[in-house]
Amino acid sequence: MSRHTEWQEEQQRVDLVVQEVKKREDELQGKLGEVKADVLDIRKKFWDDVTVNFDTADDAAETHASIKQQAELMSERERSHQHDIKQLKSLHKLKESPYFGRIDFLEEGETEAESVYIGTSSFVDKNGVDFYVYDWRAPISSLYYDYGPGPGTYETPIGPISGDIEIKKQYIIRKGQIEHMFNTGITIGDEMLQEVLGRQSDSQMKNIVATIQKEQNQIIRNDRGKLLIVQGVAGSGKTSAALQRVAYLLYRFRKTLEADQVVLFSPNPLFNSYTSTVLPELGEENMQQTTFQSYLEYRLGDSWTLEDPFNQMEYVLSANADQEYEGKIESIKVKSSLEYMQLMDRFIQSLEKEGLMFCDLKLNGETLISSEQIKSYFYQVDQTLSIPNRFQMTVDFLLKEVRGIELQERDKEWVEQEIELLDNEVLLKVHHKVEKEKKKDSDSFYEYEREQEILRALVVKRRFKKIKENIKELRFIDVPAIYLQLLKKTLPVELCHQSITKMKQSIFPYEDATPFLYLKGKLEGFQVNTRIRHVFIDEAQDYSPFQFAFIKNMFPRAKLTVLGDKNQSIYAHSKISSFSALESLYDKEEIEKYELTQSYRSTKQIIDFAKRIIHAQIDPFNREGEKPTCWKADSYEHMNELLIGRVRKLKEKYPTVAIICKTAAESERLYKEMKENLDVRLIKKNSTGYESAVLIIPSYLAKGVEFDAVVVYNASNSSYNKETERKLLYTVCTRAMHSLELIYVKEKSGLMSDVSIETYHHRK
Ligand SMILES: Nc1ncnc2c1ncn2[C@@H]1O[C@H](COP(=O)(O)OP(=O)(O)OP(=O)(O)O)[C@@H](O)[C@H]1O
Repeated sequence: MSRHTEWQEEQQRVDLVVQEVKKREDELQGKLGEVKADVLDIRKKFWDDVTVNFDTADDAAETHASIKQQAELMSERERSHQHDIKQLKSLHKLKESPYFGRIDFLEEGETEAESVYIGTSSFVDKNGVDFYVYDWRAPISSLYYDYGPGPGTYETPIGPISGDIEIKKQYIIRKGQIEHMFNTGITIGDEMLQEVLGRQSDSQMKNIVATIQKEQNQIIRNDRGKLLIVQGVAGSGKTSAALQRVAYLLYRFRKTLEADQVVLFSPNPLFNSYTSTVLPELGEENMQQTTFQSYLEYRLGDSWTLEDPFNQMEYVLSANADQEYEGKIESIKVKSSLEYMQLMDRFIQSLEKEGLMFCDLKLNGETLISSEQIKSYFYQVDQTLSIPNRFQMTVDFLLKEVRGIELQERDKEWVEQEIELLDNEVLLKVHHKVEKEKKKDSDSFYEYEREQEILRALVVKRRFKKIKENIKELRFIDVPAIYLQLLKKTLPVELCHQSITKMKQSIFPYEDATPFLYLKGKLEGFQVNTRIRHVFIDEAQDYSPFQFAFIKNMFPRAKLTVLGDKNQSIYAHSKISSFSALESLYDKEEIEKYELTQSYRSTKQIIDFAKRIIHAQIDPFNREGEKPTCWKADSYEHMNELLIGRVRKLKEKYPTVAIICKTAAESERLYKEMKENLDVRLIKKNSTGYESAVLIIPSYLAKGVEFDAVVVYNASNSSYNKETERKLLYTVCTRAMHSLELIYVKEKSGLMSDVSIETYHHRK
């Protein structure tokens, strides 16, 4: 068949599908109007169709049933309305671009191949038999991602199906017109990828369903195991795989899994907004997305200020190697390890016999029950019971004691004074109550005394409410004091004095927050979340073993998907291999591991340069660009002049240019100096978005995101000189998609000494 005829035939099919989609859209639009009217009607007439009668218990039960039935009817209609809206949105998308791929598959035992067209959602004929389009997540669609023409097998719930792929094609369809069409092999078209990756960056991440690569597809569709670990080089599509995997799981388990049962821990708010459009674009609701820091803050509650990891990072990157600095780094490392968790476990075990600390229970500044009394009760409870169980028994004991004291308090003078201050409304209510009682039993009490009795009880009860709440919420346990005790007993003084000083000011050092919550959970019982079924951790190399173990504990029913790059670990505990520690928390057969070595983000030239900083094996995708450029300046002022010139040039070509500084302090300084000369935006730790512009951004906030052009500012030896900063330098260089430049004063960072001169241009 000539190319022209083939093209015509394919376009005819697109036209046919688009026509059918339009018809379906019209039908649905009509139905939507009816359902909406229905819902409004039910709302309006809700009470007309309900019989309300509370005269007898039977009547009340009937009324209740009738209201329930009406409410169910309404929510069923509303659900159906939401479903139709969702479907309509999918149809809108299909109308523009109904599919992106096709395979002709001859199943074993059949005589004729089926043409399977693959798009972002399924589109079936009215009888539900013939698929115009298959959802990219349907079992048969995996053939498209896993095989080139030739034999192929796909998994179905009833077992594997094998056959032969006769044709594999890709399309780029826009506004219902085929713009490109290629026959392709196993790699989903170099041509198509070239097209997609060559595009300019966007402040919102895009889905990759049309060009998912085989190794990424394995990650997306893997539903075995409890722990899935992906180690992938910079730009290898880890975040992309994670997001398409969420979409896949929501489709595959649509009867049992909802979007809010999936949590993604991401590195910062900027990243959250960068990735927030991918799932809606695929017709799915967003999962819950948070940062580990927000999660810790939520768990710690309002009485503490959590030092944020960015401040910690800022300190680590800016401080000089004095004694304080060494102590802090060592303390972070120690508290990150699983060994520390084991040490804590031993300490907690010792608390079964002695060492727990409690707070006095006080009222009006006076001690009602002293910490010593609580302690002696706790330690005389059966020691074979667990600590949380013994606390529950202590709660019962304390509540009983407090009730006794409450009775005695009623005769105290302060109660009388407080009665005087009560609102008239309260007094009146009590008065009416007593009147009512009097009617029933007229001789049995004096009215005034009865009123006083009730008021006294009321006032005391109000005062004791908080104490009882505190008891029930276990606030009589002095967990911060126990934690400080733990630090003092387990660490040398130089490793714990900074934490002790800060905690006394109600500030939680970041490295202490997880161990503290672990201790609290072990003592009081963990408030685990059993609703969550999937936890995703992106940029997982930044998590400590301790944090992993904590997350595993908090989400006991969840499967964990962990994605990271050991070469991008920039935090102080990074020497410890978090992934192997994480693996030690699971049985071998529960773990699935993948490695991605192909990088898609940056041009070949950028990867050839960046990989030499960390001496790693990375396979760049074959997309050509300019070699990176290293600019040498004679002075700080000269560097800034150079920067202005370079950024103006880059801006002519690229919508988004990022100037990446090492720290937030440097970014701020530079921003002040630049804003008169350049139209720049400063990205801070709380920034949640950016438009295409020139951005100034600190290194650690650029994690996970990408820009058309990157200028690494002050890549001088005076700035990036510690061995621990090698990975940071690599990370910032790999944020660039099309262009990378580095500017330094006098001497460039020694961390680049192994980067061969052939891989970059040197300019002054
Ligand atoms: N199969 C693919 N098809 C098209 N684009 C892809 C594919 N895989 C990755 N990309 C693109 O490559 C870039 C990097 O992807 P992503 O951010 O997911 O990588 P990453 O491994 O999380 O990177 P990093 O660790 O450096 O943050 C993105 O622009 C993404 O759209």
